[in-house]
Amino acid sequence: MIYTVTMNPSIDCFMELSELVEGATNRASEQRMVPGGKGINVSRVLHRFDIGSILLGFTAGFTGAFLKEELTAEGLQAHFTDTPGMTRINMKLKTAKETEVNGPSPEISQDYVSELLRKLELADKDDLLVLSGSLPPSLPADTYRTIAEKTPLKTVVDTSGIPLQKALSARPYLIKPNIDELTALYGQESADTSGAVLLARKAVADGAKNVLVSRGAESALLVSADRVLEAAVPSGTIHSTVGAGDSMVAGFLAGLANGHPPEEAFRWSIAAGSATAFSESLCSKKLVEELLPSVSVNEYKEESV
Ligand SMILES: Nc1ncnc2c1ncn2[C@@H]1O[C@H](COP(=O)(O)OP(=O)(O)OP(=O)(O)O)[C@@H](O)[C@H]1O
Ligand SMILES: O=P(O)(O)OC[C@@]1(O)O[C@H](CO)[C@@H](O)[C@@H]1O
Repeated sequence: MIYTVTMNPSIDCFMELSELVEGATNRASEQRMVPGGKGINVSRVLHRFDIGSILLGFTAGFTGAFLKEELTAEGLQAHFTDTPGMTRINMKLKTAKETEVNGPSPEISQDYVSELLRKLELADKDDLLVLSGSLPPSLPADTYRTIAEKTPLKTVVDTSGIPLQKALSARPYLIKPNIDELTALYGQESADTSGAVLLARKAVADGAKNVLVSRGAESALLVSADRVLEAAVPSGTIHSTVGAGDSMVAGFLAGLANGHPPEEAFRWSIAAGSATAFSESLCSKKLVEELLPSVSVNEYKEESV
């Protein structure tokens, strides 16, 4: 079983408008509200691949109730813990560009993390744990590390900044930084492909078993102690990149769950990320399957590192 943890979920409110004028009343032509938060997106994509997961994390208020209702109606196992406050609303504004305004998290006390750990005691040692998204600011920055260390489960961590840096020492099976998150982790402004490989290798040296680096339309890398793989990303028309990174995590896990080796799971990951970027919402299995043949993975040339 796969457990996804979304400590700071959201309702994602997508609005389309011709332009966004600061300081004016802007009117949207389209509006759509969907469950959001990185772990939730991973579970929703896994479900499209017919892979079950248990969704953990914290929900609050009527927005939290909406989230649980929607996810349950979709056939997902939403086992969230209710907390005081209100699950946030994240605005996703689509003009010619994508602008996001993510709401603040409710205050979550340490007691709720203890309750989450109790729920994880029911997991089997062969289960997989996905810890995704921002941490509520009321929790310590090492919360993911603490959770990863307290469970015997293979762990995937998809977060950024200090929570990511701290999680490395818990030796996660996989981390999935985008290029900005990876460079920020090591205090750099930017990195080209060889720079990204160097930084991903540092993350491996610091504890990650596999580092899946997304670089938007440019390429993606899968770096582990013994090899570096590079994949070209399919080209297509972008509708919304919200959840593209989460779809990569889900695609990778779906590939593994279907018995494929990591290099093939990497292809699934790119196909799922791009399928989401080319869709209005999260990817369909059909589009992922259509894109798969166009994703090629190669060993990264060592001499150019
Ligand atoms: N312009 C693009 N063309 C094709 N695929 C894309 C494009 N942008 C993103 N993708 C797909 O989405 C994946 C994730 O993209 P990105 O590097 O932006 O990750 P991210 O920042 O984690 O995403 P998110 O927006 O979910 O936070 C890429 O590896 C690729 O498969
Ligand atoms: O604020 P966080 O936790 O970093 O990111 C939350 C979020 O932007 O990430 C998902 C896409 O990856 C969205 O569904 C959600 O709104």
